[in-house]
Amino acid sequence: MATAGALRLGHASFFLSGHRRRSPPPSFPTGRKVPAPARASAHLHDLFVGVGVGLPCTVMECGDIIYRSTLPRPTGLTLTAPGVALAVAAVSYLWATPGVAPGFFDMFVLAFVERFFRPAIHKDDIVLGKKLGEGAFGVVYKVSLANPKPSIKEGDLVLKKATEYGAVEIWMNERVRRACASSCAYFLYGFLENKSKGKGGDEYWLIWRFEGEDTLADLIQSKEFPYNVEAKILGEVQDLPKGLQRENKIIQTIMRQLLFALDGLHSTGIVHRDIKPQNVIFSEGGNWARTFKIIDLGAATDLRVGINYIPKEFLLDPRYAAPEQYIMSTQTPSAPSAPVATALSPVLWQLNSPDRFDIYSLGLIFLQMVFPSLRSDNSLVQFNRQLKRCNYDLSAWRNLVEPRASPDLRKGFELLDLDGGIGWELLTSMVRYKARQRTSAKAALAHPFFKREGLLGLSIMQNLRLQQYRATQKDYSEAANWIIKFMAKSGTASEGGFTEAQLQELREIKPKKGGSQQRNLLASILRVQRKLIKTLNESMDDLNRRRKSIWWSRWIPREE
Ligand SMILES: Nc1ncnc2c1ncn2[C@@H]1O[C@H](COP(=O)(O)OP(=O)(O)OP(=O)(O)O)[C@@H](O)[C@H]1O
Repeated sequence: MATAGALRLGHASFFLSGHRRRSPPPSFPTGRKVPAPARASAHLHDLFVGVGVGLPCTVMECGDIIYRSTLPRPTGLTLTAPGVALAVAAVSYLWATPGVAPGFFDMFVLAFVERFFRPAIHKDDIVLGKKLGEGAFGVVYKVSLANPKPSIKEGDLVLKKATEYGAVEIWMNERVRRACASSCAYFLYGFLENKSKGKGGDEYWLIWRFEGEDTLADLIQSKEFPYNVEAKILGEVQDLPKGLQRENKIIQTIMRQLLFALDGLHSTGIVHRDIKPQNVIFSEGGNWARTFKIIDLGAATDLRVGINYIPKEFLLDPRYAAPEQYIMSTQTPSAPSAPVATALSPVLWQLNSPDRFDIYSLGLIFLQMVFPSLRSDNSLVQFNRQLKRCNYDLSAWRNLVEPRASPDLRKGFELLDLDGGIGWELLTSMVRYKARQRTSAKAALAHPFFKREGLLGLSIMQNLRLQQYRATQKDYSEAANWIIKFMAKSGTASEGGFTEAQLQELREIKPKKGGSQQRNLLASILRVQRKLIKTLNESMDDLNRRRKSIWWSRWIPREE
């Protein structure tokens, strides 16, 4: 007992020692000299209290504890306005897309736990069926399990034997399954099959649930499109005569499903980079899951940790690729190491808007759904050339082709012009030259194109939402450029401001003594901005110089 008590006292003394000088024993008030006999008795007292610990109280400073009731009460956590602001800013940063905090949780908790519980599939479990496709980097088969496993829902499966990028694809699929399973085909398992020497390199085996027979590419090539999709996605054939309204509703539903799937991927920091009708599959699975899903994550990049940042750029499908080709600025050419990429990911995401690459591709799919004459490869390639000549301005393209449009093309424009042209507005906000000016998947989902109630045009609320949408879609970097240009243009002796040459000088030099306040302020801002970008780029380059291993592929199970 004595020991426990003394230990407790000892522990408390550690915390309270900060108050020692301010709070002497009450019998010896502050300022008064303590007489020698009293000091001796105090020592004796300390020694008595210290019994059981082995050290006298002169060492333990037990006096503090004994008289702790006289100390000011600890106030605990004190809330201050700057403290709260800092905490809010930190939390917002950690949760901003692509999500540093959820990323840590996913990687160190969810992924870890999942590894123990996911049902393993072995090579011998698989019975090969018909070949579904063969790309440059793998072969895809419909397969089944030799012995059904209770943990795996019955039904056909899909197996991809991937030679290259298989590891990346396993990583992406596992991330997607944990973060937004409904966006993509359901991934079951992936492993590395170590082939014996002489039989070629390693092969990654990836297994998904078989979602269905039809890709969007198959469906839009049919003359019946979009009616061939109607019953699949709406559950029944609409009670409407064939025509624009009915087609519009079907296309709206497909677009909503695809935007929803993309929003899921983007919210977790994954950019697909190969969105095209061939990589969209209609999932027949169950009544609740009859929806379009995304497949083929081999070219995807995980910007939370910087995986697959550049490798497949050269493989992007030119028919659907956005004009920027690179999803990240070429000033940040390759991904930093995982911890740095994770820490910087919200900044890089905001600076580069990498998700808008997929939005452009989806915009082209939207175009193909609306204009039957753009559904063939050749016509799409030709459209891309025309659009490039129009500086990627869809309105300019429309002005170019509309006067001599075929009935097919005219019908497409009519469909987009329904309800005050909200379809056209959504399309033009997706297909734009500058990534930053394109809408995000989330913003597009809130577009009134998807919220029509009946066919009587927009309600007041929908109109308000449209105004709000337009306001949020403005590219405010343009405003900043405008101010700088304005300052440059107004730089005459009579009007003040800066000339272009002066601005250039400000970008390069430091604020100087005797310079005008306006000049020095701007020079400082530009300097901070320069420093920030330089530090960011340098830290990345520095980390990249060290050879990066594909650390994350270590967790992929091996089948010898
Ligand atoms: N989960 C799935 N359910 C049903 N079919 C699928 C599934 N995954 C893939 N497929 C079919 O397999 C085909 C090839 O798949 P995928 O695009 O992933 O392979 P790939 O080797 O990357 O092909 P490519 O290089 O041509 O893009 C798809 O077009 C689709 O028909």
